[in-house]
Amino acid sequence: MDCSFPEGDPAAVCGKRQQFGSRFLSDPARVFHHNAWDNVEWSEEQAAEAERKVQENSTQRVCQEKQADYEINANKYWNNFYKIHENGFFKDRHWLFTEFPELAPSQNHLKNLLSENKRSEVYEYYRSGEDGPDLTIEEQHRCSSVSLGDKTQPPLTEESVTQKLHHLEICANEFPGSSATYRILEVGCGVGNTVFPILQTNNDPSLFVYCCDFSSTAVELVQTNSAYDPSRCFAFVHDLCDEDKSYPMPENSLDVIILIFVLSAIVPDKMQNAINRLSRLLKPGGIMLLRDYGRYDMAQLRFKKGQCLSENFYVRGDGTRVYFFTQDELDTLFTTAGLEKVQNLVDRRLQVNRGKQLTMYRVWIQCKYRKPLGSSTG
Ligand SMILES: C[S@@+](CC[C@H](N)C(=O)[O-])C[C@H]1O[C@@H](n2cnc3c(N)ncnc32)[C@H](O)[C@@H]1O
Repeated sequence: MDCSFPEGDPAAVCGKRQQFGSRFLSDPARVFHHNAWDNVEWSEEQAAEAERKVQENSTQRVCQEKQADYEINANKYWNNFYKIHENGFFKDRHWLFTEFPELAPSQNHLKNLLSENKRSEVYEYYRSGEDGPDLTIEEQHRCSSVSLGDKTQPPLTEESVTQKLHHLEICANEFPGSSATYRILEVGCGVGNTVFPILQTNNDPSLFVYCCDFSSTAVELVQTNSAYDPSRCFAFVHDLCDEDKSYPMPENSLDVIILIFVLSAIVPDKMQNAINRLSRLLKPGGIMLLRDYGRYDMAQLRFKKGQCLSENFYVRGDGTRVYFFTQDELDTLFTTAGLEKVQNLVDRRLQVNRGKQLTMYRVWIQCKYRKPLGSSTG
């Protein structure tokens, strides 16, 4: 059946929910008829204007002293972010399973049950105040939307995990989740907006989910959430740029690693090593999934002079940082780490605030890279 669909609800045409990229704006007069349009073509003028804005906002760089502070204290800036935004409301993230069915392989039928309305909710973005942390509200929620549960346990710090691991000297049978047969690690998990939907959706008894973040505030919010179940999940503090700290699982042990808007938060010259280390944790045949900011996304164009750290890397008003990728850059990062491309797509969306009659051009990149079956490390 031909599922191409010009401007309507793909669910209505094909009888099931489609992955992103199926609602096209062919008649500009209809722009405010929906919350978002997929695969928006940029005109040459629009692309040139985006390039001009980036050149302009990159001319003045943050001084070296401040740059060092943002790097050394990066986790503290994120801790502050989570202290301020911890009580955001929950955003439905079931799009995860449509885009990344690898997160719930035995539950793939679920995607057919989801309504198109959910899809609109996910991508309804609004700008925060000018003096705020230059994240859109949805982006803030992405980082802060899980409500607090009972606070009973202190967070597992990187030190405590490392100490335990030192004693265990991770071996095949002795690590958290060692008896599971399907293991997922989310890196830069924030307050669990991806982890909890995975645990709720994927009921496979052999599933174990690890999640880490270098913000102890975020990890504490995960661990104290009422949905946190230590028999199925292990949340720990970990800096993915810290080469001296081990992960709490052996190499070649993970089926899936997921990075959602986290690689962009680290300094570009540390990205390759971080991906190399993660790649070693994957089983042969395991897959790395990423969704992150693309070059010339609205958020990049909105930065003002004086917020640029290096090419395409910026600091927000709250001290958190963000990089804007091209598809090629991500391809190089993953293939250099020994992974093979399964998917590398750019998601150009036009989001619409119908109430305020505003249009927002978003650019995200989605990647899936697999560890070749024949390869193993460790
Ligand atoms: C934009 S938020 C995304 C959070 C989460 N992935 C989500 O989608 O809700 C970026 C996250 O990356 C974390 N992060 C940034 N740099 C990190 C690093 N070097 N190691 C581990 N986590 C990091 C931040 O603390 C923050 O939680």
